[in-house]
Amino acid sequence: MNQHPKLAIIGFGTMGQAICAGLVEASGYPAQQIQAADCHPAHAKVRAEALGIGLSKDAEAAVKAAEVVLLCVKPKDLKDLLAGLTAAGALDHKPLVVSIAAGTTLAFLDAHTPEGTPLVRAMPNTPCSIRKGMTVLAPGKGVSEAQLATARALFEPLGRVMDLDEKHMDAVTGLSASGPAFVFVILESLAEGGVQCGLPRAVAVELAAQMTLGAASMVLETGRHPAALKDEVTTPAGCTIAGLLALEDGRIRSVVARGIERATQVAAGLG
Ligand SMILES: NC(=O)C1=CN([C@@H]2O[C@H](COP(=O)(O)OP(=O)(O)OC[C@H]3O[C@@H](n4cnc5c(N)ncnc54)[C@H](O)[C@@H]3O)[C@@H](O)[C@H]2O)C=CC1
Ligand SMILES: O=C(O)[C@@H]1CCC=N1
Repeated sequence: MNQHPKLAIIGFGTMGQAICAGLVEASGYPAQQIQAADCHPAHAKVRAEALGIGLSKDAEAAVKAAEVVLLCVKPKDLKDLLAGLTAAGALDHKPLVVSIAAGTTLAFLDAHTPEGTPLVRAMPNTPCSIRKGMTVLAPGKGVSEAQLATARALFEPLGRVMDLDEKHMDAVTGLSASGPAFVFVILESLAEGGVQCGLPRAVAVELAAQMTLGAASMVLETGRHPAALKDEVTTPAGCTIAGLLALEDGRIRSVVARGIERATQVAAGLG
C-alpha cells in the first residue's frame, strides 16, 4: 500500500476532525486522499473546507473508494453503520478497517463486517490533533504485519503509538483516552491554587501548563521513576513536602487512581 492510502473517515466529530487535522496540518497527508462522511455534515463543513478534504453524507461512497476506513462514530452508532455498509457491499473490496470506538471489541467488529475484513482496534486521544497524541493499537486475527504497519503509519505522525493485546484496551481508554479530560481538570485546579495565592489567571494557567508539560517530558525523556523525580524536588523541611502532605490529606493518589478505574469500567460497557 502506498505511503498515503486513500482514507475514509466515517464520523467527522471531535475525533474524526482531531485525527484529520493532525494528518493534514501536521504530517502532510495529502488532503485529496481523505474523504470524510458524517450523517450531519453541516456542523463540520467549515472544518473540512479549511483542511481541504471532501466531506459528505455518503459513507458508502467514501468506504467503497477507500483503502483504509477509519471508524470515528460513537460506539452506539457502529452497529447500524456497519450493517448499512455491509448490506451495500461497501466493504466487499476488504479495505483495512480501523475502529476507534471505546468499548467495542474486535469480536463485535468481526461479527458485523463481511468475513475476512482486516480489522484493527485503535484508541487515540484528542492531543493527536497537535501531534502530541497517544494511540494504542490492537490488531484483529487476520491482520498481516503490513496491514498493522499501515494502521501504525496513520497514527505515528500524530504522536506516540504502542501495540498492546486487546485485553488492555478498556484500561487504555480509561487512562490515555479519557486522561486528557482529567489532566485539564487538574491543570485548572493548579491554576486556581495560583490565583488563590495572587497570580493573575492567565499567568497561573501558563505556569501550570508548562510545568505539567515539563514534568511529563522528564518522565518520558529520562525514563526515571516519577517517585525519584518527585524526591529531587522535595527539600527536607521545605515547601514542597508541605504541599505534598496537604495533597495526601485529600487522598490525591487514591482519587486519581479511582478515576481511571471508574472510566475503565464504564469504557468496557460502552460497546
Ligand atoms: N472524544 C475523545 O476524546 C475520544 C473518543 N473516542 C471514540 O471516538 C469515537 C467518536 O467520538 P467523538 O469524536 O468524541 O464523537 P462525536 O459525537 O464528536 O463524533 C461522532 C460523529 O459521528 C457522526 N455519526 C454518527 N452516526 C454516523 C453514521 N452512521 N455515519 C456517519 N457519521 C455518523 C456524528 O454526526 C458525529 O459527528 C467514539 O466511538 C469514542 O468512543 C476515542 C478516543 C478519544
Ligand atoms: O468519554 C468517552 O466515552 C470517550 C472515549 C474516551 C474518551 N472519550
